[in-house]
Amino acid sequence: MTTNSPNSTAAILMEALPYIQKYSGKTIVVKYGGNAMTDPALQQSFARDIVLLKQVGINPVVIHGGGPQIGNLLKQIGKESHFVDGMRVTDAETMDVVQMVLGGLVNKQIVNMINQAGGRAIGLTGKDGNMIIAQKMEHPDVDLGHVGEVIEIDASVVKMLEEDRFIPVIAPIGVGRDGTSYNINADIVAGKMAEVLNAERLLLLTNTPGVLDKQGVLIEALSQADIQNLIADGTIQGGMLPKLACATDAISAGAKSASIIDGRVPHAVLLELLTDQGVGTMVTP
Ligand SMILES: Nc1ncnc2c1ncn2[C@@H]1O[C@H](COP(=O)(O)OP(=O)(O)O)[C@@H](O)[C@H]1O
Ligand SMILES: CC(=O)N[C@@H](CCC(=O)OP(=O)(O)O)C(=O)O
Repeated sequence: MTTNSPNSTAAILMEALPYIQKYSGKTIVVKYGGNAMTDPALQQSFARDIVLLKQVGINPVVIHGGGPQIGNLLKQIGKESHFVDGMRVTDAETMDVVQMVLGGLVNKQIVNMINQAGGRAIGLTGKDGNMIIAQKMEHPDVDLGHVGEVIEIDASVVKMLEEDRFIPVIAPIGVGRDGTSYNINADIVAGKMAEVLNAERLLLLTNTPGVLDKQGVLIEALSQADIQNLIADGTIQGGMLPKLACATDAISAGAKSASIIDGRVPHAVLLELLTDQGVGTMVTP
């Protein structure tokens, strides 16, 4: 990409000034999905975008996934992944792998990428500082094992870091009041974190252009009522379910919007946040 291309950082910045003023000092929660982080060049452009936001006075908080990366390691040890309603059924051995992959490998890869791009990232899981308190997620038909749902988030450590020029990078692992480890879908953690931090925007980066209709055409804007209909008629399934559940919850809790955006587009975060050009689906009340 040259500096003259329409999506270059310089070109985006020209259009960005009013948005920079609008979001200055505000928190933006960015969920970086495991499917969106497979290409090294895109990883670099993501890291640069996050650093640039921080440099212009906006506070990004990164919540990351890593579903495909967990699946790969499970496969290597001969375990099949099994999902129910977008949640990975998590037995004790799978929970260990989830902690290794999310809390270790993926978290530190993202921290390293952001730091290489000139930022100061700090990687945490929800266990650090008792940040994400969780309980077992019950399902009417299946025992989901260590799959957790969020009871409470104590975001004091995140606030402390963002006030001190750091970029928090959080793996979606929670802890029960009795010390049990929980595997929580990263979209759900991002939604709750956006609520607790009173974030100005919630961006969910994934590997589709956004929410697609039955013909595969991008739906640019979705209301709460549209979502219920699209779930009922089977248009929205699998990994898209927790994204829309979290978008809906964040909006019910007062967020103005939540956006599901195409992480395969270079500089997707800057384009969505700092230009008039949307790169996905915006969910509104
Ligand atoms: N209506 C829909 N529009 C777009 N994607 C959908 C839809 N319904 C289900 N999906 C699926 O949701 C996936 C995104 O969720 P997921 O795989 O969990 O991504 P991530 O790792 O980014 O969280 C898409 O790749 C697609 O297979
Ligand atoms: C309970 C549950 O499903 N947890 C997820 C956590 C990672 C995640 O959410 O990763 P993506 O955002 O890349 O899908 C999992 O085990 O895959």
